[in-house]
Amino acid sequence: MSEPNPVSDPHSDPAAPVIVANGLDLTFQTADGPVHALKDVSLDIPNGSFVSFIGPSGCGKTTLLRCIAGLETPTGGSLTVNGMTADEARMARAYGYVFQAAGLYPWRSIGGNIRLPLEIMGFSKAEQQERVARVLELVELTGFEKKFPWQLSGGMQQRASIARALAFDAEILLMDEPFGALDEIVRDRLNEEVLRLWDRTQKTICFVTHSIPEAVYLSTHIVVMSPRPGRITDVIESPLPHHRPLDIRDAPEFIEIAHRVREGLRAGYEE
Ligand SMILES: Nc1ncnc2c1ncn2[C@@H]1O[C@H](COP(=O)(O)OP(=O)(O)OP(=O)(O)O)[C@@H](O)[C@H]1O
Repeated sequence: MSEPNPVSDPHSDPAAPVIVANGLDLTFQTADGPVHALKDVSLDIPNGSFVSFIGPSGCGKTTLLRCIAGLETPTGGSLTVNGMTADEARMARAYGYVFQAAGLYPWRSIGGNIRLPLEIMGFSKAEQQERVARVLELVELTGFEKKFPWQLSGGMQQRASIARALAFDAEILLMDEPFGALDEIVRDRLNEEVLRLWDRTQKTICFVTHSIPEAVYLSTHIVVMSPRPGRITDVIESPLPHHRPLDIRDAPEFIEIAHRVREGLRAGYEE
């Protein structure tokens, strides 16, 4: 029932999961009555893994990410992030959060947007500058620091938003369908970039998506969720190598995992 779904990663110490959920439940009280969003969600996410959450619209993926971020309070179960409560982890800035829309302030330059959390956290001017340069390089936007968001394409804005989330060097990156609004070619390129970024930074990434190929291409582990109330129907550990060219999507192992994800999604509907 609430046995944790072990998500172990050969590249990390499985004894030290960075996010641990046990029997998480969340019911929203709304004017139209209670909305049961999450049901008995148990999961161990080890350090350094890339975990995708996939499931039908409204199944609670964003809600689960927001629970991990300490932005929603579960109505049942327990959750720790870096050994702290999610609320403590939020206060300790244990994670960077990338939203569906880039959400950059239009009146601030790209550098200004990335600097904002650093200013709030009280970093020195020199440290701010060093960090802005480093994260711009990580997302391949060097040279765009003085541009304004409207001068960048949608894909570049989303990269700037990832840079902002990376600027304070939190160990965890929470990404809520960051590329959903982009065309397929741009999305492919950003998927490759995110994988490279993950490889270079060794961060733990939790990534929400609707796309089966995106989940399979990016992840070390794919968490399949059922329609609302969101439950976990399967956790798939990927046998794909760490380094993945885009054409790996034609490989039989890739197609096999995609098939298993599809089956998991179907099972969620039938239960
Ligand atoms: N603050 C809230 N108050 C009331 N109901 C909410 C709230 N936030 C989410 N919900 C409801 O909880 C359910 C899960 O929503 P959530 O946004 O987590 O789903 P999702 O899987 O991320 O959906 P999508 O893939 O469409 O983004 C939905 O029925 C939604 O309407």
